[in-house]
Amino acid sequence: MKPSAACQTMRDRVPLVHCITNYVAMNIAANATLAAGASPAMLHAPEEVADFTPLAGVLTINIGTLSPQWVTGMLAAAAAAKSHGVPWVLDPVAHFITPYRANATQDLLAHKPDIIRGNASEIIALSGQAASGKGADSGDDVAQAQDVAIRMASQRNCVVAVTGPVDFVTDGTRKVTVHGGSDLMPKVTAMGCSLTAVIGAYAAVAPAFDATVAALSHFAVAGARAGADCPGPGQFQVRFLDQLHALQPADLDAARLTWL
Ligand SMILES: Nc1ncnc2c1ncn2[C@@H]1O[C@H](COP(=O)(O)OP(=O)(O)OP(=O)(O)O)[C@@H](O)[C@H]1O
Ligand SMILES: Cc1ncsc1CCO
Ligand SMILES: [Mg+2]
Repeated sequence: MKPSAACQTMRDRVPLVHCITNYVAMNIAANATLAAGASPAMLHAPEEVADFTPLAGVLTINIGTLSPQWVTGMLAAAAAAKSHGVPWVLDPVAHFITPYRANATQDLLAHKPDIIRGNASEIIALSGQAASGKGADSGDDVAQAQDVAIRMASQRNCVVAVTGPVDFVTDGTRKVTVHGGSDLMPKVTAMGCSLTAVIGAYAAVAPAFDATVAALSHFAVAGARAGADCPGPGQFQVRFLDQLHALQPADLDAARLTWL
């Protein structure tokens, strides 16, 4: 499915996206998901997630600000997604910086996410290799993570997206880079977390690989437009939301994709 068709379908259906994300991103990612064209719901209580996830079109889990209650909720939601055929997306924010995060990530991976999205350091570290990320920020190049991503996608039978100045998406067989965006994007917090929620919005209506490429294209085109003549991160955040919303489905095909 072409990115434009995925976008049209997503906007026609306005899928319900169950997001479990971090305190930093909760508002930002909800607004990005709404602007892109879907309907986010941010809930994480262990007491209710298993009842809610099956009602959603997709589940996204981001481990940015963990605590035991949240981990319990995440695991219950991932299990519910799996048993009800709801696709789910994992964003393993800085999973390698403490043993607590690393263990939570391994427990989540056991529930077999359909899509894993991270920056280069996060994807490299998932394979057990040393990564030079600083907290939530990447210290590695996307190109260095490509081989790891391809192997991971094959072994885990999922789609892996590595994001940065140029993004890379693979399902182990297909490989594509997505160009675009703005160098102001890493200067605004939770852009990656927001992207994970928007990948979810697309994955509710399209196959995982096509959905991921479409969501990355949506961010690449909206980011480039928002970044043009933009004075700084503050204006960028507002302009980016407007561009996520203003962009028309056919505009997504303007993202430069390079098939490898
Ligand atoms: N230098 C850059 N130029 C263009 N686009 C960029 C650049 N850096 C990041 N992006 C874009 O920003 C978005 C978020 O990707 P990034 O890899 O920065 O996520 P992240 O590190 O997980 O972010 P966070 O954890 O802060 O939410 C993606 O759409 C990516 O393409
Ligand atoms: C800054 C930050 N710290 C934990 S989560 C988060 C949002 C970006 O990943
Ligand atoms: Mg991140």
